[in-house]
Amino acid sequence: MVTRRVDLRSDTVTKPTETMRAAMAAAEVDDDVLGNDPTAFRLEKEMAAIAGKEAALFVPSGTMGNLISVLVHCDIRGSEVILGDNSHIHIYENGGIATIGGVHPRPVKNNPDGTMDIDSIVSAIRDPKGELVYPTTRLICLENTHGNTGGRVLSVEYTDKVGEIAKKHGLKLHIDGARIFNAAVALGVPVSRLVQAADSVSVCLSKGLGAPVGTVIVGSESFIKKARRLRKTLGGGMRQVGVLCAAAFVAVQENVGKLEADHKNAKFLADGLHKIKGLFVDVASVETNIIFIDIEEGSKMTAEKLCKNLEEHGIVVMKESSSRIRIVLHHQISYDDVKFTLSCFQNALNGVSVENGN
Ligand SMILES: Cc1ncc(COP(=O)(O)O)c(C=O)c1O
Ligand SMILES: C[C@@H](O)[C@H](N)C(=O)O
Repeated sequence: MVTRRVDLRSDTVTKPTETMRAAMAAAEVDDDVLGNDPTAFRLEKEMAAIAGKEAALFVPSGTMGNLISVLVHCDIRGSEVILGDNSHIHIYENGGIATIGGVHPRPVKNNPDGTMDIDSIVSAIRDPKGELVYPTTRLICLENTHGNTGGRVLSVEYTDKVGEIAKKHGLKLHIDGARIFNAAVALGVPVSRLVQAADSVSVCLSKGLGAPVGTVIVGSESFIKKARRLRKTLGGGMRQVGVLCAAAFVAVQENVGKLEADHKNAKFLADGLHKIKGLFVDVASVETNIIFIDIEEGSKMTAEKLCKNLEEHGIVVMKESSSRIRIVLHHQISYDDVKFTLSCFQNALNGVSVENGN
């Protein structure tokens, strides 16, 4: 019988802390559509300052944050956005930029480190001479950290370089910064420096920072004004949203400092898993809180079966493919949980059940 549960599916699974719940209960609120909910205003002001941008806007999800940002930048019919072929916007957001926004995606190959080759980005920019037949490139999107390559960190230098290209070609730069705080902590730089070249950033507070709900878009005053209107169009205008913003504010205050521990736990766990016969982990590529674990070729074990066996031991992970599983660390996973997880893996891999194993 499972007596302990360690949820490693994602950093989106965290539960609000007691401090967050208390802040939610005590939140000063008002109608954020008719005016400004005071707590939303306070959070937006704080996030704009952290990101070094003029303004900010609270939205319900990272998906809506990216969708609004792309649609504001690409508000003319026939617009095209250059983005990673392995990016969240391209893979996990139901093609919203096209189906809702009519924006044409121009995918460029993501490298294993989450970047796109600079030359490939430049080659993907449409030649204005071909405007009769081509879509018009208006935006470049980066993702930092990059989820589908294992939480890889894009450097300040790379981001600045892409920003220079965008500026040179009259384009805008958006960063899907769902885990931008993880990237900043891993690099040891302020978020404001890391996103300096970006015209907009979508920052999830509901991932590693542990807020129950919410993302904040940051950018110029004029960008945020357009984003606010589009948020209403998409049904994202919320009334007494301060209840949610209060928890998000606590998350920013209390949990940024815990991200480094998540990264250390990830590294320790990755190293331990790599030592287990039958598993492969590219430990060097574990830069933040995400680990991909590959089942060695020829093994009779499948990712599906391993996930099931692990769950019988109380360890919950996400299947990435038939031979790959994903683990994501967050502030509610302790070092002791990590050691417990490691202790369960060998038995789960060997198919030893909890009853027999204990
Ligand atoms: C890189 C990245 N961007 C955007 C999102 C979307 O955030 P949400 O789930 O809040 O829509 C996620 C995950 O959920 C993500 O991992
Ligand atoms: C799967 C994806 O949508 C989610 N952002 C996660 O990383 O868990």
